[in-house]
Amino acid sequence: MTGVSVEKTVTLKLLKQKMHDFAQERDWERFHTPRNLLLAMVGEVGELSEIFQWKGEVPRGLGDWKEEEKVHLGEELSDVLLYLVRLSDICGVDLGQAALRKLRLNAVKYPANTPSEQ
Ligand SMILES: Nc1ccn([C@H]2C[C@H](O)[C@@H](COP(=O)(O)OP(=O)(O)OP(=O)(O)O)O2)c(=O)n1
Repeated sequence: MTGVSVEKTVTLKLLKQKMHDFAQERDWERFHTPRNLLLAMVGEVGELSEIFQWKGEVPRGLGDWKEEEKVHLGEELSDVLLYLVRLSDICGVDLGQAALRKLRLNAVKYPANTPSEQ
């Protein structure tokens, strides 16, 4: 079921299953091709960027944002995540394992005891 029920624990596996079900229930699997999903995700990244556009730097935690602005931000972040999860699934990539592997590679490339270049 892909409805609005509140899940106690949210995992990549759960999101993957819900996106699969969402597409299947609407016969939209034929639209969920790798290229279409990539373009849809980039479009959502654009919508996410619009939220921050022209604001200048914003404080961590967004303390001075209205609640509705934070809700909107959550929606656009979710759209990006959901398309990313679906794209990974359609491409046969285990996103969770790939991300853990990348974190390990990052740690080797940027050891914690060396000064950051940032
Ligand atoms: N073919 C589609 C269309 C939508 N979605 C899902 C994934 C996204 O989470 C959300 C995107 O829906 P919209 O394209 O309606 O985009 P927005 O929700 O951002 O609406 P709008 O662009 O009007 O702000 O719906 C999907 O899986 N497959």
